[in-house]
Amino acid sequence: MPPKQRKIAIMGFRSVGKSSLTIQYVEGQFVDSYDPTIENTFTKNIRLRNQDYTLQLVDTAGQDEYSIVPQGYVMNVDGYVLVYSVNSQQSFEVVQVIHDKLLDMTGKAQVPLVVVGNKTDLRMERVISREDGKKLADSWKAAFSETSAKENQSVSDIFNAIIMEIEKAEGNVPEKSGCVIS
Ligand SMILES: Nc1nc2c(ncn2[C@@H]2O[C@H](COP(=O)(O)OP(=O)(O)OP(=O)(O)O)[C@@H](O)[C@H]2O)c(=O)[nH]1
Repeated sequence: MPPKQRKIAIMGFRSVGKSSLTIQYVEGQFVDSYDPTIENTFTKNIRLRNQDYTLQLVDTAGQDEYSIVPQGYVMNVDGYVLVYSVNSQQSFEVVQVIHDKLLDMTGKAQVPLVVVGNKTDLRMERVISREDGKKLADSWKAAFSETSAKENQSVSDIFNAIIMEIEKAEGNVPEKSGCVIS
């Protein structure tokens, strides 16, 4: 079977680790310096459940409550990774704003989505509990994962999960088989 092409947008507030997660996944390294992203696209080929995929990962510029979601992130994007940082209440709120905008713009009740709480290694600085993140994802029927790009914790899980969420949305996976990471 030929590879399935999947375009995935990684979105969230500034500095939550969107680039770090993407680079950790694609290149297997963590860069400690902070360089704000305008937009970068990465490609990765993977095989999951006997199917080859070519992933196009769009690492987007950091958004805030007032940013306009570009139309290009709605057209031709198959699934979304919405990232917040477990040490930032504002980033958790921004994920909710982006989610609402995506539904508005797509006109859909649900889009393939993984909610990600990054920077779990910052244990002392945590302000968003795992339960709160999971509850939010559940309310959207989305997959959920907590990650650390720095420690390479659960990073590939998010990309496996979004692929399965997209398959589910296309009716290729029985609802019950469950793609939520817990
Ligand atoms: N401790 C810790 N720091 C992280 C983690 N992920 C990213 N960072 C740091 O957080 C800062 C921002 O990371 P980026 O990956 O550039 O964040 P971004 O969301 O792409 O930022 P924008 O492009 O501005 O939207 C950098 O200094 C990273 O090194 C993590 O899992 N743990």
